[in-house]
Amino acid sequence: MANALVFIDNPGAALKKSSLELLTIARSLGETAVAFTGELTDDVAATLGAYGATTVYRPSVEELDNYLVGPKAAYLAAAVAASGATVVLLDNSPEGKEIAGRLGIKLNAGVITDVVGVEADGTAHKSVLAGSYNTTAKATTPVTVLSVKANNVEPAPAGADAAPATVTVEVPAEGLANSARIAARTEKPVSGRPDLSEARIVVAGGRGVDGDFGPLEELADALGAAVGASRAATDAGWIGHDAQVGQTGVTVSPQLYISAGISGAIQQKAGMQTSKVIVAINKDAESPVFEIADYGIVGDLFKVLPQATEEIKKRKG
Ligand SMILES: Cc1cc2nc3c(=O)[nH]c(=O)nc-3n(C[C@H](O)[C@H](O)[C@H](O)COP(=O)(O)OP(=O)(O)OC[C@H]3O[C@@H](n4cnc5c(N)ncnc54)[C@H](O)[C@@H]3O)c2cc1C
Repeated sequence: MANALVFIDNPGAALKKSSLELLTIARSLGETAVAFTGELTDDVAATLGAYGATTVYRPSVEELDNYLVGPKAAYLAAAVAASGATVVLLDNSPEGKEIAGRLGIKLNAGVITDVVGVEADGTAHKSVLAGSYNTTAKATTPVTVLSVKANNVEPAPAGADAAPATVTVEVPAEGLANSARIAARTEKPVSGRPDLSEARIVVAGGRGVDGDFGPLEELADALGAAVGASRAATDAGWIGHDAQVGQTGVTVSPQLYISAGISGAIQQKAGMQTSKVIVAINKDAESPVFEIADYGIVGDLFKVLPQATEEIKKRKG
């Protein structure tokens, strides 16, 4: 019987770093199983084994990943029953959180979102009020559902290489009834930069970039970082909406968040305040962004960022 069940939704050819983090947390809770959707390649199965998964549950319905959240929650509920798991771990993405909520209703389970740490007994540390506070929470229900923010643990393999057993789980027919399906997908052009929600370093720009993300992109590439933005910048059409960080955008929790030309509104803070180190560059010394910054630079981003990029390139040789 598994203690922890990790939901991994159609990872493609390789597992995402956030999935490896969930597996690392799951192992600290006890025996680990995975509820998987999509094609399970040999490489992915081997990685799941290397990270300590003993069993991989797969849905009876092909292409479950082509459905939206409802059928996935139904499948996950069936996988919890099959595995006997007491803790379910999901990504803290909007989809992950919605599945977590639906699963909580199905299982009458306590759901804790925005988790930034999990103790061995399932106690969760959760960031609340737009990331202003970290609280401790523990569900009192037999099953606990946790959606966990990325970049809060270092992924570590288990040091085992046993291949996990695979078990097919029947997806309840009612879970698929009247469910919308994804009819087509268009691949996003590859930027060569890390995924925003998973990146260890994020360089984000706001209205202050005045339409020119060039200096931010150069710094991001020197650091191997992702590029994010405030809503003012995405609404202006200077960068895609998928780059928006904040309450109505992506939640990030990188080791380093560099904020340039962003004033630090509460809705922006909601998406980045759990970053480990925040560096703010703003030409207004009174800008509220400096209240949450670990390091602040009062200056023009068009002067500061190129200097930083040049210095980093010099040091990297
Ligand atoms: C329901 C709702 C949801 C929202 N969701 C989000 C969200 O998810 N994410 C989000 O970001 N916002 C969100 N917003 C909008 C939010 O309230 C702010 O309006 C927005 O974050 C402001 O973006 P900004 O900091 O880039 O712009 P501004 O507040 O205009 O700040 C621009 C900053 O750039 C500085 N600056 C200008 N030129 C330079 C320069 N050359 N060098 C250095 N600094 C410079 C200025 O001093 C200023 O501080 C939401 C709002 C609402 C009502």
